[in-house]
Amino acid sequence: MATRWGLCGAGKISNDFSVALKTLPPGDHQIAVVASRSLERAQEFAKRHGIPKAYGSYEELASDPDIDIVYVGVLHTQHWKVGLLFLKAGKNVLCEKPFAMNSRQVQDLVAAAKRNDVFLMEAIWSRCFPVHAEVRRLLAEEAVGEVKLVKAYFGSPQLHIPRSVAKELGGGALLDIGVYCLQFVLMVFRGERPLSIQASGVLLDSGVDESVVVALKFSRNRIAFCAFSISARLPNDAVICGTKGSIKVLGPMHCPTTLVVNDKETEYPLPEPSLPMNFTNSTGLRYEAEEVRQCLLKGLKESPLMPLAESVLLTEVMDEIRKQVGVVFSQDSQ
Ligand SMILES: NC(=O)C1=CN([C@@H]2O[C@H](COP(=O)(O)OP(=O)(O)OC[C@H]3O[C@@H](n4cnc5c(N)ncnc54)[C@H](OP(=O)(O)O)[C@@H]3O)[C@@H](O)[C@H]2O)C=CC1
Ligand SMILES: O=C1OC[C@@H](O)[C@H](O)[C@H]1O
Repeated sequence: MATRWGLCGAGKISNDFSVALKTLPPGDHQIAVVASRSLERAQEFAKRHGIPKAYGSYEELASDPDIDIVYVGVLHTQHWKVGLLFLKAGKNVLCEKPFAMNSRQVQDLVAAAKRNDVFLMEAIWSRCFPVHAEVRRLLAEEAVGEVKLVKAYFGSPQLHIPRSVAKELGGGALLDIGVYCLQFVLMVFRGERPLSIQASGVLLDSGVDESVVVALKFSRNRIAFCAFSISARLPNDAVICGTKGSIKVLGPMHCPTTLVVNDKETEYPLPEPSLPMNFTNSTGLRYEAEEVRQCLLKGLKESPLMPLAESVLLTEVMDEIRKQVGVVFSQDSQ
């Protein structure tokens, strides 16, 4: 029986998610419906992607009995509101990153999922990639000795994109792309809460972060360094440095296809898309979709690859970074 998806939002990432699912067996994944604030946009999206149903409201999606899980592909600023709508309607939810605008909103989502006994996952799609699975395997067997330092960079010049720069749209580097660097560090250090966080950043006139650097300390003298920017182009790679060698995830580290372990390079190619995509390596969204399917088939309420407790910690780390660099959203006082 195929996992039946409902898409919330008919925008860019929903397009890519739909195309990525077409690279999986149709007997395993079906997109049953797309919902948009605009019925016309939903209908156009449904026609383009061969989706049988289109709704002009999220509420209609929330009350649709024939879907197994909702994919939330709207702006960060909407994740909390629409996430609660679907969770309270008893729907399983895969919500795009960042989970929400701050840790209080994330805790609300987690509490609603537990209260309604439904599956919830933050769509940190990176963790479902074969490269990240191999990194976790190598770390488990201490392939590079004791890990002492981790570095992760993500720079993507996108000052021309309204949602990247407007505070009311949840703009800034941290929530949009810094989240990938920080999740990688937490993955390497197995979800351990950092002992200290030191951040420095520069802000746009809109009050959101343009570029940020962060140093994090962990137990046993382990440290991490992250840099992310929505103006500068960075190498976008991640390096794990141990006492006996190194593991390098080549850029784009958030959707990687190349791993270098002690100078030995291995490729993990992605399937080609059947329709144009908006973002790099988006057919890799298939991996998180399959992870969700497997979790649902096992009756799990969260994914072991991105546990809800780790999503809370990730957002708490981002809250602290925002506090240090001086980015405040309206959602922080609601
Ligand atoms: N995993 C990944 O690689 C990526 C993840 N993302 C994440 O996906 C989310 C959406 O990003 P993206 O697809 O680029 O965004 P889009 O600009 O394409 O907007 C997505 C949807 O959000 C809703 N929306 C857009 N603008 C507004 C607004 N001003 N007010 C209210 N709703 C609005 C619309 O939904 P509707 O159709 O209902 O009107 C729109 O279709 C973000 O949270 C982002 O972090 C984005 C890119 C890559
Ligand atoms: O998740 C993402 O990955 C690529 C970026 O360009 C995009 O803005 C971000 O949402």
